[in-house]
Amino acid sequence: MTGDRHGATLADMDLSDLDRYGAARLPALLSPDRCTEMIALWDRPDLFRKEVVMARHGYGSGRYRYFGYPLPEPVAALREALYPALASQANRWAEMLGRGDIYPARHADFLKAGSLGGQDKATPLLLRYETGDWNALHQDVYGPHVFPLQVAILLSEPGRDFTGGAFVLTEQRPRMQSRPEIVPLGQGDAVVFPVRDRPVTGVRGVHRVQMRHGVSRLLSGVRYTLGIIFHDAA
Ligand SMILES: O=C(O)CCC(=O)C(=O)O
Ligand SMILES: [Fe+2]
Repeated sequence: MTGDRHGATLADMDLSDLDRYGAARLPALLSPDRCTEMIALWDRPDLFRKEVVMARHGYGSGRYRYFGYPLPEPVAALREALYPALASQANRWAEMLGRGDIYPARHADFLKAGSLGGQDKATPLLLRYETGDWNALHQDVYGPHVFPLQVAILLSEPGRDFTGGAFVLTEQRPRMQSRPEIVPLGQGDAVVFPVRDRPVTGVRGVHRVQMRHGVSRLLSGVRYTLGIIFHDAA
């Protein structure tokens, strides 16, 4: 995987912004060549189990395609490589919230637990937006078995391939107005963010804040993203 950070260096990725702001950027996770390769997968219908036309469901505008199992090798390798550091972070959060659910060190073990409850469909996906498209603020929950963190990787080059189309998060603070957060991404950059919520330490101890993510309207061009979700769908 020449030109990619994943492998040994993923062990020391800096996730500290997750606790501070609710999202952490992983700069240059994929090389431009690897991004081009990933974008090319869009035209391989054999690789996907389902396409969603977002406007049909009120999800915004644009399309996405869920990969089916077996995942393409680079997608499987990336998900596998990202998981251990994210599981450590997820366990720290679970501990802060005083919860017993401890995420296993190996992703395969996490998936196995979900498949016992009927969640066994692949969730990694490619998203494609054209001028005017956008992604409504949402949470990627596909059943009771949820891994609390997910990753999105921008495959297109902002400025050259598209304009607009910012990755947006909102944090719904209890009994207060929501806080917006924009994560500026370059081609190959990834963002790690909560699927549903995150713990925040306040004056009266730790509480949970709800998070949603989406994408602002594309002003021009075409924008592709690779989404890595760690739980399977029912
Ligand atoms: O296109 C994006 O940046 C967001 C994609 C998304 O919603 C996801 O990966 O779950
Ligand atoms: Fe999403």
